[in-house]
Amino acid sequence: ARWLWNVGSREPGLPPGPPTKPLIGNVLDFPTRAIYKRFAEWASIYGDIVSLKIGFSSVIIISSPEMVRQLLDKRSITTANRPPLHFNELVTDDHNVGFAPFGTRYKNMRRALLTLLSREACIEHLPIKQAEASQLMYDLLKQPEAYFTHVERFSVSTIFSIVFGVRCPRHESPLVQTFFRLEEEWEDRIAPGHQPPVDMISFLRYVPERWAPWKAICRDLRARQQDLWIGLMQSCENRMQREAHNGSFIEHLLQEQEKYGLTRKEVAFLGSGLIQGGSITTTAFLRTMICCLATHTDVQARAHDEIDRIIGSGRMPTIEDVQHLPYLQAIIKEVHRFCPSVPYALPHYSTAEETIGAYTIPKNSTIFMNIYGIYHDEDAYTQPNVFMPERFLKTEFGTTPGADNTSRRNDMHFGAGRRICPGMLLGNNSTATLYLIWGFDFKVAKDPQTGLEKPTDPNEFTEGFVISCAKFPADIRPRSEVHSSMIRAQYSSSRAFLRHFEQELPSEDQAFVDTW
Ligand code: HEM
Repeated sequence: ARWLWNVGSREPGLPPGPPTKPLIGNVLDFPTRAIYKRFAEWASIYGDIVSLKIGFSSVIIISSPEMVRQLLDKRSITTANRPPLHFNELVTDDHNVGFAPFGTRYKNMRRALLTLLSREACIEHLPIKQAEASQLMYDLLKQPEAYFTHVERFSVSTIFSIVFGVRCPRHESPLVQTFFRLEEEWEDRIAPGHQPPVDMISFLRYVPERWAPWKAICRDLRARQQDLWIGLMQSCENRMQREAHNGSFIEHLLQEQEKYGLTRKEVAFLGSGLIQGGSITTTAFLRTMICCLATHTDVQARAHDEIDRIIGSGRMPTIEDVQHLPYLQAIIKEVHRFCPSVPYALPHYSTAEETIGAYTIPKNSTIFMNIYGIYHDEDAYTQPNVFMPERFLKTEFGTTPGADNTSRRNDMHFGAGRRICPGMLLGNNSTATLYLIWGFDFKVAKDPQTGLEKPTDPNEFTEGFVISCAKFPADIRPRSEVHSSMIRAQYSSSRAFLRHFEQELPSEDQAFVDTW
């Protein structure tokens, strides 16, 4: 009875945290919505390292750059694992790189990723980003009210072109729709609180299928995921056979498969990991940026001023312009700080006991990096809930003068340690940001009855692993007739390049590009 009573309570040496209950520990405290906000609240009460007990296991939440350095960077070998995720095993045979255990398969996949996402490789893919951003501008010109889906199409199409060499010219493209359907079902399996807690109550994995409906759901999802990713890989193989390469990651991987020690299935699923990692995050960034610009017209006016001085309206911007636009760079940093797209990263998992100051972090602890909390710490940032790019012009990290910046980085939104986002360079959104601000005025739409802007709060964020500012009624217009005609001309001149990625386009998408 005494042993049972102690299950769920905090062992000596664990960092502080909310009071526990016998047996269940902090299970009931763990939020299922706006998790990052609760993490930030706990950090303000208990400090920059907090622990929770979930039954037998410990969860550690770290909320300062120094803790991130200590636990995820300096001890990166023992904190590079991911928590056990039975559904990753059931659906992908642990082939999803973002959730894969830190073993040989993962290490081979990661090695391939780092080569494919190197600085040089990312420069090679700039023309795809530019051409897709040209369509994004053109889409916004033609159908500004659908901005929310246009940015999503842009992000998905860019990454599909880079990874599998196939593009998606419209949001209704069968590929976009299939991908999002599968993503939704996958998130339903893995989001906290959505699935039966198989990883906490391990005997559940042995329950026969007739009493475990999730097993049939996972089997079906697994078959459809394989169809999609292996089918896309086969398109690359067919292209290679026809000698019609278009430079995609997967073509490269298939050629170098042996060097990386990857099976065909691993190659296909590596592609899926890149699409998942690279599409939703970019969409979230752009949606947040548009909302912040529309609700902060002073920021937008200053950005337009800078762009007009350096670029003007006589030519299209180029990526080389970015280095001469410090305010634009500050906007990009502030968007990441204001609403980090992956607010608590992906959980890490410790494979050995570690000591941090007076605290002991047990082996097999789940570790969350509280990115949102770090970026919204009132001791470091003046008015952290206000969108204020100027802060990055005043100090390197945008922090209040005198704040402790010893271990701070401007790229904490990409995570830390050995699992840090491998797409950091590719996920640099300066091309699309520059094009959009150069070409458009973003405003909140007015209510035709009252003539006043419809209520929009940039601090209202969407829910999920990946977050952004919520959808708002936008009024998006080209900045002038000159800008409009340049956008049209730019889209029409990028069509020849985009065709390289339209070799397998279904007929309905082909009809769209012919008439759009
Ligand atoms: C705004 C852009 C992006 C943000 C904010 C972002 C953020 C993150 C974060 C926070 C993680 C978890 C890191 C950790 O566990 O410590 C992550 C992982 C990952 N990201 Fe990104 N990401 C972005 C773009 C991309 C792009 C463009 C790609 C692919 C081309 C990508 C691929 C991945 C992959 C594969 C992982 C899993 C890494 C692993 O477990 O080893 N991400 N990302």
